[in-house]
Amino acid sequence: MAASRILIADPLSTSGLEPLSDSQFSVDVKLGLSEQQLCDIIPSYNALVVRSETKVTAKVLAAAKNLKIIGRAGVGVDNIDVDAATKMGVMVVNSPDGNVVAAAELTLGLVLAAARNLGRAAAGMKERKWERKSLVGVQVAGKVLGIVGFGKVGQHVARGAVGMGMKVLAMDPYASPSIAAQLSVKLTTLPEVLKTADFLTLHTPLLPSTRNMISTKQLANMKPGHIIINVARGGLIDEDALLKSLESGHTRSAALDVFPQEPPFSSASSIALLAHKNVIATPHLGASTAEAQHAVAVDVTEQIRDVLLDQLPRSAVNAPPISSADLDKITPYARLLEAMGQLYTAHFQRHPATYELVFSGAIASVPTAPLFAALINGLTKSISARGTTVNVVNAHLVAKERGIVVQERKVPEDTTYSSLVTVRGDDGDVIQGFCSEGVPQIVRIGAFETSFVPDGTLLIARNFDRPGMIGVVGRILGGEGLNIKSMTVAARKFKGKAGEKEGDALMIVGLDSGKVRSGALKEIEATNGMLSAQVVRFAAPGIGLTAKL
Ligand SMILES: NC(=O)C1=CN([C@@H]2O[C@H](COP(=O)(O)OP(=O)(O)OC[C@H]3O[C@@H](n4cnc5c(N)ncnc54)[C@H](O)[C@@H]3O)[C@@H](O)[C@H]2O)C=CC1
Ligand SMILES: O=C(O)C(=O)COP(=O)(O)O
Repeated sequence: MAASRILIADPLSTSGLEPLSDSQFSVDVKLGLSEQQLCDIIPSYNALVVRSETKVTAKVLAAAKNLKIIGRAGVGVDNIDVDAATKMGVMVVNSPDGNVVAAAELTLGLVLAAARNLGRAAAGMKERKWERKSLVGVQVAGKVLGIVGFGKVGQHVARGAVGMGMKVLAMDPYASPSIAAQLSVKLTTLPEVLKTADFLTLHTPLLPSTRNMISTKQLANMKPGHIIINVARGGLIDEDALLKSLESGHTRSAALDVFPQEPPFSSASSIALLAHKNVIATPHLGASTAEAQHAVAVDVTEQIRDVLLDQLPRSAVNAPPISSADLDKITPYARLLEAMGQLYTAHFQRHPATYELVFSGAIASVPTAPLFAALINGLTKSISARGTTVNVVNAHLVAKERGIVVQERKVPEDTTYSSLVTVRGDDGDVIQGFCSEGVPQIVRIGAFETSFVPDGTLLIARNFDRPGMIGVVGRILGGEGLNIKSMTVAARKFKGKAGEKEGDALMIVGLDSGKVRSGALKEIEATNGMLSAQVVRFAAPGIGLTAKL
């Protein structure tokens, strides 16, 4: 099998590449690519690793025909068009924890640097200036630190600030009050934070709702002489408003690690801010420690390895989180659900308005999003355009586009089987199955109770229950040079229209290899007493992650 190709487009710690050292991966490092250069080379790659420099735009994604995963070796994914990736079924993973301490430590460093004019002091010393009088600073102990965005970085900053004797207020609509209480942090509103803070530090992601969240009005509502620190994202602060506030002396000083455009040297407002004597700036160094860079690189390369090997990653931005223990239980069921979807479409030859998907017994207690994705993949396999990927990332979008409505129900207390999955159309058509020792089994198709493994190539034929039918099918397949490796027959009796006793049977024929020609299938269908016949080929799917149709 050809090695999976991985492109590393931003500087990554080499020690963190170890998870991709296996010969089934081929890694290229190409830094500083323009959007067009990336578009030109991306079609041959299966995985892309970036930090904050490379912009993964919709144009890049449209060119990325073979891409399965983008790894962001860090936290913020605002440089990736995650919506476009989701539509294409490209998974986006990041490293939510790897650089938290590094970003918080830089923040605390900048709190002190801004309070004590360290930027100017250090630069002056290089020019042999002994400035003591003009560089008198302010103490941080006893002052109020306002934190906007009380997530992982914000919380770690709070720990350090409390340790330095600061009082900490935080604003975050999603923050946990118990964590805040444990850290001696008062959670409050943004107006209260602005009114009370001597130091304000931002730690939210850049979102439409947070862009320019600190502008003229917010600055005006702050205490005179306040200090602002931003180690999150440049776009959170309106740079022109901050410059005016610095020029008036209302803002005492600002410490900035991030800018709306990076590097900021072609942006007039950033250049003006950088030139202000009370601004101390660093070139987006929040995550730049040896420890953080090793951690984020390992975090994403491990996830890339897993996804390329058809496993779920641990921190996908656009897919549900699944623990590895659940993953072990889910994987065979994903194969089952994909097969049930394929069988449904092939055998019943119609799509109902609504499907009911019922998880009974033990399987009801694991996260079922990958199983839903596998079902949609199976249902749409024969009708999707080639090249469409259906996986856990985009299954809901694909289902919506195709008008497939699935109502999921979990019945953990049902123990007819230790686990049982039922797919039932609103027109009554039903397929049921379960997994035994990791092997999927189909136990019902329509009215037939059966038992077979959906694997390889299967002929599924329904016929009147008459002598000789198996022989006819065997003869036609034999004439095609096709070897039968398994056969299951389920029969039933029912009352015909005239009240007479009739019977039909479902024949599941496993074929060794080879393709059933459409001519041969037609001959089987045309056999007297045959009601329907279909051939279904089951790939060995993974967990609904990477299926290319
Ligand atoms: N300068 C650098 O090198 C680094 C920058 N960062 C940036 O720091 C930021 C925070 O990172 P983490 O703490 O790890 O993320 P996180 O996801 O743990 O925390 C972000 C917090 O912001 C909160 N939030 C979202 N919208 C908000 C709003 N409108 N008002 C108040 N709070 C809001 C969320 O509820 C969440 O608790 C991200 O933008 C990240 O990209 C992170 C690491 C390094
Ligand atoms: O992790 C983040 O969000 C960061 O901002 C770090 O960015 P970087 O990987 O250093 O370009």
